[in-house]
Amino acid sequence: MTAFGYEVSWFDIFFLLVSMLAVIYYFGISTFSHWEKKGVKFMKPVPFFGNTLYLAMGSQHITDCHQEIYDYFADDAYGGWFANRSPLLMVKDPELIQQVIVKDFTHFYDRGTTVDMKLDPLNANLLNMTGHRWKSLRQKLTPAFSSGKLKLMSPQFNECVDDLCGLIDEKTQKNDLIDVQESMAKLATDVIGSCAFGLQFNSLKNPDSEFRRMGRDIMKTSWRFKLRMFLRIVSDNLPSLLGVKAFNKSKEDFFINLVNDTMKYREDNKVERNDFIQILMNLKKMDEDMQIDPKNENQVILDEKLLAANTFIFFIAGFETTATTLTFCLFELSQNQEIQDKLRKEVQATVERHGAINYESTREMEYLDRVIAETLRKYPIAGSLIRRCTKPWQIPGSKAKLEVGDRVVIPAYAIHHDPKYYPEPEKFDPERFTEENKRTRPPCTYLPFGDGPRNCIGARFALQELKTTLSSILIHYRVTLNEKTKQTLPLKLKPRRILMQAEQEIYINFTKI
Ligand code: HEM
Repeated sequence: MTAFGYEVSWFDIFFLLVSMLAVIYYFGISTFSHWEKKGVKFMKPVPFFGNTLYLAMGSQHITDCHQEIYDYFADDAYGGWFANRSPLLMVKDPELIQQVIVKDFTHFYDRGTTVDMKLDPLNANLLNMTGHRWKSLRQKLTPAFSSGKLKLMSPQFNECVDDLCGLIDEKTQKNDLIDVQESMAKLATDVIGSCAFGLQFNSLKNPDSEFRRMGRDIMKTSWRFKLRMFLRIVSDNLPSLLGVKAFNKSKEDFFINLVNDTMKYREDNKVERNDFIQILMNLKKMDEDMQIDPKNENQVILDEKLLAANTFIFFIAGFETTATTLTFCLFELSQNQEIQDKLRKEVQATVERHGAINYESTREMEYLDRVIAETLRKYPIAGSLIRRCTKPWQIPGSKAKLEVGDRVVIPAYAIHHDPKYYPEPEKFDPERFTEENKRTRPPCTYLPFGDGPRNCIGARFALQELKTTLSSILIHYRVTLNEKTKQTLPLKLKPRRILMQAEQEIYINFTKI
């Protein structure tokens, strides 16, 4: 037989095929000597998929995958494993965790997310930013979350929660089922709309709200998300090399235009509001006045694109996180009526003293703090934390050294469910968070918002939203689990999602008090 003018035999074809398969196979295992070379105990990987085969196939949630790895290294302080072909170190020991995320933070500045900020300008946000540019941006954005700013936002929270109660009343009167995840997502979308954009997104009042639709579309497991996951099996950088964007152009334009139009309206009409966009606009103005050298790599200049990207991250990081936490909390309260009664009594007594639910009154609700802490212990919706080594780091007590680029995973969910720190981990018990009980646990065993300089910047905002919403709901309604959801228990996690969320719909009955 001839091919390209050459005489080829069946043996030549066979040899070529075997060689190609050998090269592909070698590529699939080429990174697997990483931990062995460093003398770090590691989990045996399978070619291409490493230790994340079920995750790649979409049959497992990332949290369950990390739990399996945590259990595999039962008696170890840390262990090596592979997400597809990428080597990662799981750090389990609380002291070591504290070292990575707090004490030796200068060795672990970055999160190590593989995003291409040129391809996806909305990804040029605080969550993904690296090195000194992250530090400069974090310093600029931190004042936006001060307690003073939160206090001023209190009426905005209350307005949205009133709309939520309106929606609950309407649905209850019509005997409609109330899907809490969806209702809380609407609430959280409106809160972010009001507090970040200064706009009324109206998701609670308008079933066809464009913003709720946008939020739902962005968080949905799209074909784009699946394709990027698939390409990552070959290489983390392949989606970017092939130009497969994280967000489609229409969603990107929607957000960039929304931010630009809002800013333009305010500048033209000399309108000032108490929200994140205003704070970012003021920072942008300060940057322009200071005339920072654009070539200075240690500084980040807030321009229109960066401003849109960071308002976008407040939207993304701010609505599903709080909505899902509220859903899990209401689910637990509906299953634990005694805890619900005790909490309601505290809310009623505090509101009687203060005359309203606001920043000051919710600060006094200690039992509410404990209920929220226990919800975030049992359901730390981000699941795990991640850090990228930015300066070589000797693993304490070992000869192994992490090099720049090595990534570390801290399995918050598995730690929160380890009976060593939380006996009977599946039990919902707010008493774990009395001051006395908190002191019995080592540091870094409670990480729903992360820890150290790179922790969640929105934690106080989120907690205020959770407190306002829960206290308002409990003062007006008793919550019980609807039969339809009872039949689907126990709760399962939706696979192919970054954040934790229940796979089944959670329907709650709200009975007026
Ligand atoms: C219950 C609600 C929330 C939870 C459980 C949560 C959890 C987290 C976690 C675990 C991290 C990573 C921390 C680390 O790596 O140490 C994080 C980072 C972040 N969160 Fe949240 N979050 C919540 C709400 C919010 C809200 C409301 C906002 C903004 C309005 C927000 C904005 C961010 C940002 C911008 C980062 C990146 C911070 C940085 O890299 O400097 N989060 N969040």
